[in-house]
Amino acid sequence: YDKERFAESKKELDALLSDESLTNVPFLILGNKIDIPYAASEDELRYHLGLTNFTTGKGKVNLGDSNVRPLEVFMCSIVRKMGYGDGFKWVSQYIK
Ligand SMILES: Nc1nc2c(ncn2[C@@H]2O[C@H](COP(=O)(O)OP(=O)(O)OP(=O)(O)O)[C@@H](O)[C@H]2O)c(=O)[nH]1
Repeated sequence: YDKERFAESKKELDALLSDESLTNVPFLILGNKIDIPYAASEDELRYHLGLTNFTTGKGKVNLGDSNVRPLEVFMCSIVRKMGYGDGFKWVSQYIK
């Protein structure tokens, strides 16, 4: 919702993505507060975080030995208790 902080979020995310100690760690990005009117859409969030064409796919995606780090965006609202469950289910398939 706080679009003025997209740049700050991108900077933090980029730092994590380039951290060598996290190379093989799956990334679940939660776009929270979608209950607030005019909150960013998923496409808008992906665009501002530089993730367009960079995410690895929702659902069951077997990345096997591909050396591709699982990364996906899920929109959610903590206050409405929605969205994040799908995100955690998605990330759980990559936890050994
Ligand atoms: N409307 C709405 N408010 C939320 C949601 N999740 C958290 N908040 C509220 O956002 C405020 C900040 O929450 P924090 O848990 O402190 O999060 P933070 O990351 O430290 O701060 P922010 O970056 O401002 O979100 C609190 O008042 C929360 O109640 C949500 O899904 N919807």
